[in-house]
Amino acid sequence: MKQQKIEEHLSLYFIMGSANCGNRDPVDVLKQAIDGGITLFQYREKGEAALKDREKYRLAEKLQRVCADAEIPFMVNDDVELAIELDADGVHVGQDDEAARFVRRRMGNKILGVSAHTIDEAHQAIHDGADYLGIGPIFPTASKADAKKAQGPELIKHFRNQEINVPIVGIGGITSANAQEVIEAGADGVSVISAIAGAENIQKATEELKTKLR
Ligand SMILES: Nc1nc(C(F)(F)F)ncc1COP(=O)(O)OP(=O)(O)O
Ligand SMILES: [Mg+2]
Repeated sequence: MKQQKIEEHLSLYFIMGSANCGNRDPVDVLKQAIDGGITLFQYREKGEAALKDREKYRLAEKLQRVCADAEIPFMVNDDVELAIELDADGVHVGQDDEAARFVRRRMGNKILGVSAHTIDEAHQAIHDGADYLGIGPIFPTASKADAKKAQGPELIKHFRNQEINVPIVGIGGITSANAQEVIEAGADGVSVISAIAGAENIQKATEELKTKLR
């Protein structure tokens, strides 16, 4: 059942784009994160130096192939056209992106993730066919310039107390030091960018995060 699989895949959700890799090749960063045990990947190409058009497509294709070889679902952030062109496993959209109900129509039965900051946004996303919700920022983050104020793990507890029972992944400033709190608050998994992409030893950092999630 897709719903069940998604819950499984959400446990350690790595999100990355070229801007998060410093002078390292994003393909190598992804391979090391996969070797470290990530369960889901999202290609998120953001920032003033973000790749565009052919360059973006070519990197996305390479990252998709790395995920396919490792049987890790490949998600695309924001760019529904790219996701469809690549036949990606799914797409993640936020409140300022294309409306989830249209994305669901265009993506068919692919995985659809939606960011939600309020209970109303969560209900709307579920109504629009979201398979999982990205809830955050839980802790302060340096990976998203326009992030809202960090709400702490209490935000996830609040969603669960309000009977939001779909798969939830926490996002925002999550590291191996605080990941357990996010799971204890009721999230099915954690998503990270710099805790993995910014680590000295990517595979080790990923393995360490993974052990904290057991
Ligand atoms: N990219 C994301 N992925 C997740 C996931 F659930 F996958 F962890 N949750 C939240 C976001 C944030 O999405 P959005 O609000 O559109 O901002 P941006 O497009 O800058 O990422
Ligand atoms: Mg977005």
